[in-house]
Amino acid sequence: MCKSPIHQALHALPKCEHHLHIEGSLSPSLLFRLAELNKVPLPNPDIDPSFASVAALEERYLHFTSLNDFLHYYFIGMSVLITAADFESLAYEYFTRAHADGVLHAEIFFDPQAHTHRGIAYKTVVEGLAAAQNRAEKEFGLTSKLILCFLRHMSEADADVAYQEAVALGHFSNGTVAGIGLDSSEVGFAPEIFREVYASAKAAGIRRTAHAGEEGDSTYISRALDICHTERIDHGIRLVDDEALLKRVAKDKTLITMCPLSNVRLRCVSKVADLPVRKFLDKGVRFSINSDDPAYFGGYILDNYCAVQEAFGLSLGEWKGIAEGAVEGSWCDEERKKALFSKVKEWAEKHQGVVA
Ligand code: HPA
Ligand SMILES: [Zn+2]
Repeated sequence: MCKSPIHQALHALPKCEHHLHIEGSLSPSLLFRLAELNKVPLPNPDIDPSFASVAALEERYLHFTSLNDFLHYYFIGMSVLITAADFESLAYEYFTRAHADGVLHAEIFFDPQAHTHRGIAYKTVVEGLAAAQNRAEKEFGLTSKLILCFLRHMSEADADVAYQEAVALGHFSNGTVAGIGLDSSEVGFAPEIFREVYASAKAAGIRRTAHAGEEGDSTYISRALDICHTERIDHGIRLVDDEALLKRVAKDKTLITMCPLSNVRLRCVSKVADLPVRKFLDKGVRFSINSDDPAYFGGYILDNYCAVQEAFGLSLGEWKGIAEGAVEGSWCDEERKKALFSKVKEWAEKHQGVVA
């Protein structure tokens, strides 16, 4: 992959990443290292042989059967993260890799409830992530935002505890956390369960997104938009099943944050070519391409861009449009957006003629 001129151009394309779970960037090797360092017991390999070695775990990650099958490993994996330094190392590793893949701006999810419920303070998590964000901006010029995700398999009251903690620390008002999201098991956990916390966030001018239409049907998308008033939809691939909703999302320029390799690994589609990339382009749906949980799904953001190119053979103009849509749908300020737009323009001028 990534040998042809278009693939080289994709490497250089200025990227914004909007759908990245920082806990999903924990590689099996770092997982085992931190488990040893922090003396966190992993499952007994006699019971689950995936935990016999780094290689065995990597192998297991090739065979997820569903979102829930993946989440089982995802929650075990993050149990090795204990100190602020662990969260800093994790996020700094991600930013370093993202920078190498051409990411200029990243908006990353974190799951506070998954940490506070095992005795790790919310403040510890955010302290580590913020330290990595500062380093990435200083060293790479990579700007970033945090999105606090609620676990939908837990109650609304529990989500509210996490939300109120961030509010009490002034994390939304001082910009430490830019917005809220909703992740974990989708089917059976409707967006409207969280309507009140989303309403509070809306009233306070806090940005809002939610996973919807990944494994769940298109009504998860309409309910996230109508009841939780989300400004974005994460995954959103089931939008193709409701033509009227698709038209509305296109008209409203709602950003869909697609994750191609994730959708294949979690068997939401059988191959990248089955994703609605061509349909979204033709119908004017704004979308970005992202890595979701790169350590679990076999690829970082550039791998996802290349997989889309392999499957759809997009033109330079189409990639420019995708990159501009990604900037437009970002939650950074206008000045940063202006700088990102001009980087995309420079990229298109430089690669004109190199590729169609
Ligand atoms: O793809 C995902 N879907 C839902 N929850 C998640 N948590 C991490 N990744 C995901
Ligand atoms: Zn996700």
